[in-house]
Amino acid sequence: MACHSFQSSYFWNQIAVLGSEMPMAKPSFFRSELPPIAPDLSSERLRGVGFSSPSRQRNLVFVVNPRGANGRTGREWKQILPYLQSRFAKECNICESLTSGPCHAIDITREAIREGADAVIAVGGDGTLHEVVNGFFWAGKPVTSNVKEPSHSTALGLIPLGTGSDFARTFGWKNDTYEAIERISKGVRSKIDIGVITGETGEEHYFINVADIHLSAKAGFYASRYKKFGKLCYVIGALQAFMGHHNQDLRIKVNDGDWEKCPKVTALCVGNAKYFGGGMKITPNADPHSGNFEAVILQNFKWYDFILKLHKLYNGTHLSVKNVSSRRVHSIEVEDLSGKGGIYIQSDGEHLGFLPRKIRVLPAVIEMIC
Ligand SMILES: Nc1ncnc2c1ncn2[C@@H]1O[C@H](COP(=O)(O)OP(=O)(O)OP(=O)(O)O)[C@@H](O)[C@H]1O
Repeated sequence: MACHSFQSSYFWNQIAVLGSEMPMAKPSFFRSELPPIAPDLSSERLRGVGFSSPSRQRNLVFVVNPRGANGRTGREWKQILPYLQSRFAKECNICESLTSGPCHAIDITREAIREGADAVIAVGGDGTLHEVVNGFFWAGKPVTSNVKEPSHSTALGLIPLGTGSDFARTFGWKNDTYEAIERISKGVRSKIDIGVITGETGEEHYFINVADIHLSAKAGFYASRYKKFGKLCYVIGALQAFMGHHNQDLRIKVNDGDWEKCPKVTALCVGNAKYFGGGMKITPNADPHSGNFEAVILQNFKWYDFILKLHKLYNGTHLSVKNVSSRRVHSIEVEDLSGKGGIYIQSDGEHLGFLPRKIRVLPAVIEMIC
């Protein structure tokens, strides 16, 4: 590790270095006294956090959204920081970087990967995780380290501390910081799939959880205004979204096959993982290790259908409901046949300003600390 490069870069001057008395004067970032915790090699898909040498300490960068969960993330982070410092002091060099606003986490992540971080850990909700995931890519390619050997790869980690924290639910993780710190300490890596959305002009946008179109995306857009009400924001957002809503005729092309007409679409949801909207199990068969998405299409729903079937959306039994279909896809293209526009799209709960031309899976492209 070329420590001077950490210290001279814009990035490393922006972040706080933990567990170091004179961080800017000396490469104490990566001081090691104990060997790292042994990796778990119990599964072919899994391997321990990548140490190039058994004596080298891991460099962990925590990207914290202090405004997540209406400010609770920042407060909890301050409380766990002393524990985190003592828990990792001997085996890891830990850095924290607080985001200053939307999209900052993307830049922090890119810079951390380029500077050779072993793991970038999102601390916050799905929005923060989404930005960190987007920071793993640049100009259509995975970001790589400028200072490490080509085989080096930076792992993605998560301390879920958001309002919905929906991605974490697929793995059975709760908003439990101590549990998350133990997971990161064990450092078991698992390759996971990522979704990529291509817009009309060829721009690419990545997601890790669920990308969805029309009513659910509009609901998410409104929900973001009501985060102070906690998970209830998603129900309020959905009810508000039904005002002025029209089911829309779309056409879709699945797995590069033929175009199919999809009349009166209420929502089209493409799941890399299972949950969105604060715990709705919208794509119950999705698995981020499968190399495929689950695409669930809701058609011709009225507002009262949503109320009557809400419990089924939460427990994932909605696939047997009339006008709900599900299929396994590795790519899906969507076109609005109405030509009226006004169709919302979100990815990982973040509003996206364009209708995607294509959504496709990138299999096993990121190693996640699971
Ligand atoms: N310093 C900041 N000030 C204001 N907004 C920020 C800041 N840092 C990040 N953000 C934005 O906050 C948004 C929401 O963050 P996050 O997802 O962590 O929390 P949440 O919305 O409460 O959780 P969830 O998405 O799981 O419901 C993100 O879209 C991100 O762009």
